[in-house]
Amino acid sequence: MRDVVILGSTGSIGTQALEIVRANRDRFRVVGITAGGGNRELFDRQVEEVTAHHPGAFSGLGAEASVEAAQLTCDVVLNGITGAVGLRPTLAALDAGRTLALANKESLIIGGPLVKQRAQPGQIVPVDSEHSAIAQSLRGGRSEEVRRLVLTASGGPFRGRSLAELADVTPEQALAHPNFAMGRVITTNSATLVNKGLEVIEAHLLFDVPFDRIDVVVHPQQLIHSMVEFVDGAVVAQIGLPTMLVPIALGLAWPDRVPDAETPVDWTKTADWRFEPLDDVAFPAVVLAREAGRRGSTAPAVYNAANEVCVDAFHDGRLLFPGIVDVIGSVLADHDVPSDQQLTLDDVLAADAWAREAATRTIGSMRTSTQR
Ligand SMILES: NC(=O)C1=CN([C@@H]2O[C@H](COP(=O)(O)OP(=O)(O)OC[C@H]3O[C@@H](n4cnc5c(N)ncnc54)[C@H](OP(=O)(O)O)[C@@H]3O)[C@@H](O)[C@H]2O)C=CC1
Ligand SMILES: CC(=O)[C@@H](O)[C@H](O)COP(=O)(O)O
Ligand SMILES: [Mn+2]
Repeated sequence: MRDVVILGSTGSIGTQALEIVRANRDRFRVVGITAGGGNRELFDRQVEEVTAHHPGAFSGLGAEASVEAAQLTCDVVLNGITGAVGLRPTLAALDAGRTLALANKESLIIGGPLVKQRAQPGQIVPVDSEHSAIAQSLRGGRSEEVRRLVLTASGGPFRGRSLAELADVTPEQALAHPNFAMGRVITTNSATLVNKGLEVIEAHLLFDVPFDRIDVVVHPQQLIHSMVEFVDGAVVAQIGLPTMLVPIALGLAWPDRVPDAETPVDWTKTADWRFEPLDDVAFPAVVLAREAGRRGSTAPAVYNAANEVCVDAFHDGRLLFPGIVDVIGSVLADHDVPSDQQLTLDDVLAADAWAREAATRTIGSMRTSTQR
């Protein structure tokens, strides 16, 4: 039996984690849940269910409650919070010595060395589907045998469009992900390819592979979740239906697999799997993320914070879709990163706050932003 804490229990990741627990009560017991308070009705129902199975279970709303929950005595903390607000709960779970099943990629990306220094080998289990796929493909291998990591990308709902054709796309269109039902921020990030940019930085931090050996290939079906190319030319890929059930179940049970977590691909059916290169002109977010990742220090926190502000502005009708990555680029260009900085939590939080202000100012000064 594994005792599990779920941060962000009302979200896409959190509700799927609870589904996995429901189907495997002999394996998992929930000892704590937290959420943001945006969906009180669902959270109250979850609290009722969780306490019915474990009367002492912790529940709470907001970042402070999540920091507290991350330190509960348990086997694994699943961080399914969205955004930079997940950083302190991530650090709290690591400092408390808990295994961290990490969906909240933002905390690793913005914390960078801060998070890595605090994590023991194997303490972070990636839940992001691409990184779970890479972790699975690497099992049993040696790091010196790895030549490249290949992240797959759906290409989002606007795959194939030119930059000019992206100018007037709507939030509703941006939220129509081709394969996954996810929260608003990550779904918008999939449409801009910011999600893939963040994932390149995430892969660099998780697997210690340099940026020039991390590739991205567009694979619209998302049946291959990512791949590892080895020095002899062999490529190992993880394949499965495009759902999060396997990555979440593995995150909760690692290193064990949960039987029947998902239906396997049906190999008796005819299918075409497509692969395309990224279009860096229409979707410059990955190139920009590589730059931020290479600059390191606070640059990834600035990339992420500017993006979070832009996503809200796009959904509020204050920013056009291509403006999201334009603003991230302009805020990053104005950010001074001391080269040999010993990164502290205060540095990251200050850079995050600075980038939010800078992005808000930039959006306010863009005349085109109000023209939709
Ligand atoms: N969904 C997916 O398939 C995938 C998601 N991820 C990553 O997982 C994370 C979660 O994504 P997703 O589940 O889609 O997002 P959702 O928006 O669906 O859920 C976010 C969760 O975080 C909670 N939350 C928000 N603010 C706070 C806060 N201040 N304190 C505590 N909890 C808070 C929300 O609570 P409430 O809404 O009740 O306020 C909700 O439970 C993201 O980092 C995303 O990038 C990665 C791969 C796949
Ligand atoms: C399920 C998952 O891990 C998401 O990050 C998903 O991969 C989004 O896919 P794209 O960003 O490639 O559209
Ligand atoms: Mn992903």
